[in-house]
Amino acid sequence: MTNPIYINQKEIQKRYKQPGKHTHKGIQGHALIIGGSYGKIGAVSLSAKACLKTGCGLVTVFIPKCGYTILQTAIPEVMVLTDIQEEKISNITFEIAPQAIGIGPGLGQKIETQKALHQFLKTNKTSLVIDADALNILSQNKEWLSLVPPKTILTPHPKELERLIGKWYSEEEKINNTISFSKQHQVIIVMKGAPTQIIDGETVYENTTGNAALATAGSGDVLTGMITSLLAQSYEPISAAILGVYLHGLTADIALPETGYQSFIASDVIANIGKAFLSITV
Ligand SMILES: NC(=O)C1=CN([C@@H]2O[C@H](COP(=O)(O)OP(=O)(O)OC[C@H]3O[C@@H](n4cnc5c(N)ncnc54)[C@H](O)[C@@H]3O)[C@@H](O)[C@H]2O)[C@@H](O)CC1
Ligand SMILES: Nc1ncnc2c1ncn2[C@@H]1O[C@H](COP(=O)(O)OP(=O)(O)O)[C@@H](O)[C@H]1O
Ligand SMILES: [Mg+2]
Repeated sequence: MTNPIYINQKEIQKRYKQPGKHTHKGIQGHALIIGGSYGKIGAVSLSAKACLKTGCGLVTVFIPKCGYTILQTAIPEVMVLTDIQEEKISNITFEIAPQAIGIGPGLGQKIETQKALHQFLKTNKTSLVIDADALNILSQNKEWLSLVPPKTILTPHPKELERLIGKWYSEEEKINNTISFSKQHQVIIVMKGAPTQIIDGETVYENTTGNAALATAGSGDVLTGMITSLLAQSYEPISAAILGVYLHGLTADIALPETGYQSFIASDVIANIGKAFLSITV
C-alpha cells in the first residue's frame, strides 16, 4: 500500500498563504453554499458561517424558501438566495459568479432535488466541493459523475463512501478502491474518519489533527464550508482540502481542554477557527 504523506505543521507551512495587506472583500473570494431542506437549514447555516470564518470575502447561500428568515437572522453577514419551493431545492439558478461552490449539506434527496442537482451539474463550470446528500444522489446516479469538473473535492463519511464505491473488507481494499475511483473520475476524495485521509489519484495524505470530540452533528457540514472557503480564496483544490482538514481537526485539539469530548459541538469548531489559524502562523 502507498505510504501516506502526513498532514502536519510542516506540510501546512508549505501551503498556507497569508492574506495580502491590501486585499479586500472583492478579491478575497466569493463562495456559494447550496443545500438545506425543511428541518435541515442548520446544516447550511453551519457551513456558511464556517466558510466566512475561514476567510472568504463574501458568502452566499442558495436554500429553500423556508430557510430565508433563519439564515438572515442567524448570520447577517451571509447573503441569501432562495429556491422557488418552500421546503426543498428544485431549481438551482443564480446570477452571481462565485469562485467556489459547496453543495450538499442538509440538501435531502427528494426527486425534484435530484433533478435540480443533475441540471446544475450539466451547466456548472465553477470549482466544487460535494458533500452529504449531493454525494448520496450521485451514488444513486453514478453516470452523473462524468459531469463533475476535474479536481472536484468529494467529502464522504464512511457510509457515504460505501454508497459511492461499494463495500470493502479491509483498510487496504478501501484505500485501493478509493484510489481507483479518484483516478477514474479525476476527483479528490476526503475520506472523513479518524484519521481523515485525502486521496488525490495515487497520492494518499493522512491528517494528524482532530479527536473524538468531532463525532458530533454538523461537524462535517462545517468542514465543507471551510474547504469551500479556501477554494474560493484561490487555493489549489488539493491545498484547500489539506488545509481545511488540518484546521478543522486543530479546532477540536485546541478546544478539548475546555470542552472535554462530550460538550464540544459543531459551533465550537467554528468558534475556534481563529485560534487554529493563529497557531499555524506562529
Ligand atoms: N443540523 C443539521 O441540519 C444537520 C444536518 N445534517 C444533514 O443530514 C443529512 C443526512 O446526513 P447523515 O450523515 O446524518 O446521514 P447518512 O444516512 O448519510 O449517514 C448516517 C449513517 O452513516 C453512518 N456513519 C456516519 N459516520 C460514520 C463513521 N465515521 N463511521 C461509520 N459509520 C458512519 C451512521 O452510523 C449512519 O448509519 C445530510 O444532508 C447532512 O448534511 C447532518 O449533518 C447533521 C446536522
Ligand atoms: N472519532 C473521531 N475522531 C476524529 N474525527 C472525527 C471523529 N468522528 C468524526 N470525526 C470528524 O467529524 C466529521 C464528521 O463529518 P460528518 O459525518 O459528515 O458529520 P455531519 O454530516 O453531521 O456534519 C468528519 O470531519 C470526521 O473526520
Ligand atoms: Mg456529513
